[in-house]
Amino acid sequence: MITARETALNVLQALETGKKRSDQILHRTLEQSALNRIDRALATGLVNGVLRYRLQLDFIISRYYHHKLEKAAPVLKNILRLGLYQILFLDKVPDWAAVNECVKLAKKYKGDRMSKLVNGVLRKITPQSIALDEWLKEREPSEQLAIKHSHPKWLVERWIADYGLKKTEALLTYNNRFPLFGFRINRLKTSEEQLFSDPLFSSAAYEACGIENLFISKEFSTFEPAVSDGRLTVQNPTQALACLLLNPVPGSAVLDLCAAPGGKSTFMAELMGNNGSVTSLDLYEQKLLKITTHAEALGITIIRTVAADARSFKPENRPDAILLDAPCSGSGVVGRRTELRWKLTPETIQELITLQMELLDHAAELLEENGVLVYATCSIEPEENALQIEAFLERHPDFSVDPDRGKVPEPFLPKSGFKGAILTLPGEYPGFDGGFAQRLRKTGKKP
Ligand SMILES: C[S@@+](CC[C@H](N)C(=O)[O-])C[C@H]1O[C@@H](n2cnc3c(N)ncnc32)[C@H](O)[C@@H]1O
Repeated sequence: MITARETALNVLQALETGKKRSDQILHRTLEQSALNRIDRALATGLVNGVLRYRLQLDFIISRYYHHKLEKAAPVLKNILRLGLYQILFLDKVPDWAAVNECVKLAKKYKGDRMSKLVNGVLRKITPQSIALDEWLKEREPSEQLAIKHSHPKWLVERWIADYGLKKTEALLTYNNRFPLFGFRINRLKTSEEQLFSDPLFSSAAYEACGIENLFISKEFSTFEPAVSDGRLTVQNPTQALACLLLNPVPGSAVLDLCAAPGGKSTFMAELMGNNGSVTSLDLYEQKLLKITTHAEALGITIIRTVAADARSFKPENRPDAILLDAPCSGSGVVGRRTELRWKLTPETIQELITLQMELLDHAAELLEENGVLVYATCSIEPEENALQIEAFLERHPDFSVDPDRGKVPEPFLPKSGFKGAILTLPGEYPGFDGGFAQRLRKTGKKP
C-alpha cells in the first residue's frame, strides 16, 4: 500500500521534469490511488507545502547536511524536504513519525546508506534548533524576506522597489496562507436569500466580501453542487471588479478578447441580464468548451464563442465595449498557484509585456469612437499594468483614461485621484487576489 507521504514523494518526483503543473499531477495520481479522504488531504498538503516552502526548507536543510545540497539526487532532496516540512509545519504529526517514514522512503528509493544519511540529518533538526532570524541577520533585507517567506529573491526585490518593505512582507505572508475561494451568485437563477435558505448551505461558513452577490469561503466542496447546477460560479472578487468597472449595459455588444475559461464573460452576461451579446474569443478551442458548458448551466444564452488570435481577429460588427483580460505573469495569484513563484522569470514577464502591447493595439483598432476598453491582468507588476497603459496612451492619443467607476463599490477605488484604474494587492482585502483593471475610452481626439 502506497502511503500519503510516498504519494507526495511520487508527485514531487514527477514534477522534477518541470513540464506539468502540480495540480494536474496530483489530481491524476490521487485518482489512481487507494488513499482515504484524510490521507489524500495529507498528500495534497505535503506537495503544496513542500513546493511553496522549497527555498526555506533547502536553506535550513543545508545547515545540517554537510555536503552540497544542490548536487544531491532529486529524490533525496525531496525526502529531506518532506521530512522537514512535517517537522516545521504539521503539528499533528509527531516528529519521530515523520522522520521514520522518510527513513523508510530513503531506504526504498536510495538504499541503506542514504536512509542512514536521512536519519542523521532529520534527527538533528527540531523546531527549537532552528534559529532562522539569527542565521539571516547578516543578509540584505530582500534575501531575508525571500528565505523567510520562500519566494525568489528577484521577485521580492521587485516588490520592495514597487511597494516598500511593509506591504511586500504583508503580501509574502498572504501568499503562503491557505487560499480562500470566491463565489459569485448567479442572479439569473437565484438570489443570496434563496441560495442560503437551501438546507445544503444552511451551516456553511462564508463571508461577505463587500461586493453584491459575491462571497468568500474556505469551503469548496460544500458549494460544489451549486456550482454544478449553475447557481454559483467560482470567481475571485478581484476578477469580478474588472467586469464591474466595464459595467456592460443590457442590450449592448461586448467583445471579450481573452475569454477562457469564461469567468468574466459569464459575469458580464449576468450583469446584462442575459440581454445583448457577448463574443468570447480565445486562442484555444478546447478551452472555449468550458465557457459553453458553464454558460449553459448558468442559463446564459447570449455568449458566442470564437477560436481566434486576438491580435488579428476582425468582428463582423464593431462592439460597444471590449474586455481585454490579457495573458500575464500572474504575480497577483502566486499564493493560489503553488509553484508559479519558481516558474516566473524576468524574461517571461518581458515576453508577456510585448504580447499585451500587441493585444492592446489590435483591440484599439476594433472600437468605434466612444467605445470602452477595459484592460485587466492578475499581475501586480507595474510594467504589465500602469506602465503598459501609459505606453498605450502615448501610442494612441485617440484614447483617454475614463474615470467612470461603473459598478465598482467605493471602498475598492483608490483613496484619491481615481483615473479609471484599480490595483488590488494580494490579501489587501480578505480573500482578494492581486490584480489590475483600467477603463479607457476611445475619445477619437488626436492632437
Ligand atoms: C487571463 S486568461 C483569461 C481569463 C478569463 N478572462 C476569465 O476571466 O476566465 C488569458 C487567456 O488568454 C488566452 N490567450 C493567450 N493568447 C491569446 C491570443 N493571442 N489570442 C486570444 N487569446 C489568447 C489564453 O488562452 C487564456 O485563456
